[in-house]
Amino acid sequence: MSEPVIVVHGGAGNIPDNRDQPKFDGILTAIRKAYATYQKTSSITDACQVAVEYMEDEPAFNAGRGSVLNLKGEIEMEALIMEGKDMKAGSVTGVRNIAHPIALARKVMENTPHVFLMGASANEFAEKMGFETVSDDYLMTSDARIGLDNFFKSGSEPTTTEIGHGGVGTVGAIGMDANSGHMISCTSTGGITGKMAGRVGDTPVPGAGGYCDNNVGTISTTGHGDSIMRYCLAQRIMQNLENGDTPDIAAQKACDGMSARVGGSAGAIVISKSGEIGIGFSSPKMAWAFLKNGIIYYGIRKGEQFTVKL
Ligand SMILES: NC(=O)C[C@H](N)C(=O)O
Repeated sequence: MSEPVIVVHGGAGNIPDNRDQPKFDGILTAIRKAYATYQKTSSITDACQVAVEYMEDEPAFNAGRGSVLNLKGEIEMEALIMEGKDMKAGSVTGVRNIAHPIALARKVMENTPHVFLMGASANEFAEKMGFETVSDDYLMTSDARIGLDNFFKSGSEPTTTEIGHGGVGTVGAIGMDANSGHMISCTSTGGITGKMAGRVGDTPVPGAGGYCDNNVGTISTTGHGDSIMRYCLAQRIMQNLENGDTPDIAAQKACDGMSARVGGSAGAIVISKSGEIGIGFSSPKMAWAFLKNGIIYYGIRKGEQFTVKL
């Protein structure tokens, strides 16, 4: 059995230095959990879902528990899953009071004829699918509350806060089953601090927050969602791959192109159909990690890379 390719990110933006270690701890554990799941189930989809669910549980990330707050001080979460064989996708937006939006997105992909469910109807569907309700108190961390307070104090516009105050980021996991070439993309977020209630970001939108096609590659993005959507960031990266760029160049070129053309900053993780990995970001930082031949490679700043044994 060949080893799977698994890459995760823990968000792009102006991440304060004191958040580096919690992010490293989170992404390394996410990779380990994904690998253990793959060994048990041989499913790259299960593996990436488990990685994202773990980060949704971790308050160091802006997804599930730890999600940032909107202008009304509420949590509205979003997620996208897409698989590369038949290019099926499942998305949710504006969901509340569940622990794992990525699991709900998968239910949309596998148990409905649709791609995208929103708000109260998405929550109704979650209930039907047997999801447990979690309280606002469980999801809402003190960092998220402080983030919104700081947002109001500084009079920021959501467009200039990038990933929002509090320095926590969206999460993503992409993977490739090296035996079958099958690929998956999973992304989950609370959005950006101080977003309007009802604001939909890039994360649940195929072609913006993620994309997956076994014939080309798999992608998960993070960063300023309103910019990412306008630029169709994931789709741009796909185009670059199709035009022959390596995944690293495909990702970096598209993130830089977005920042230059529409503003904002972003990051992306990429696996090409040949199993090559790409990491790119136009933000000051993005937490990323991948697994190769029993070694985990990880980093958060440009040009920086650490390694640790699986
Ligand atoms: N941290 C993030 O990646 C935020 C997300 N892309 C959004 O704008 O909703």
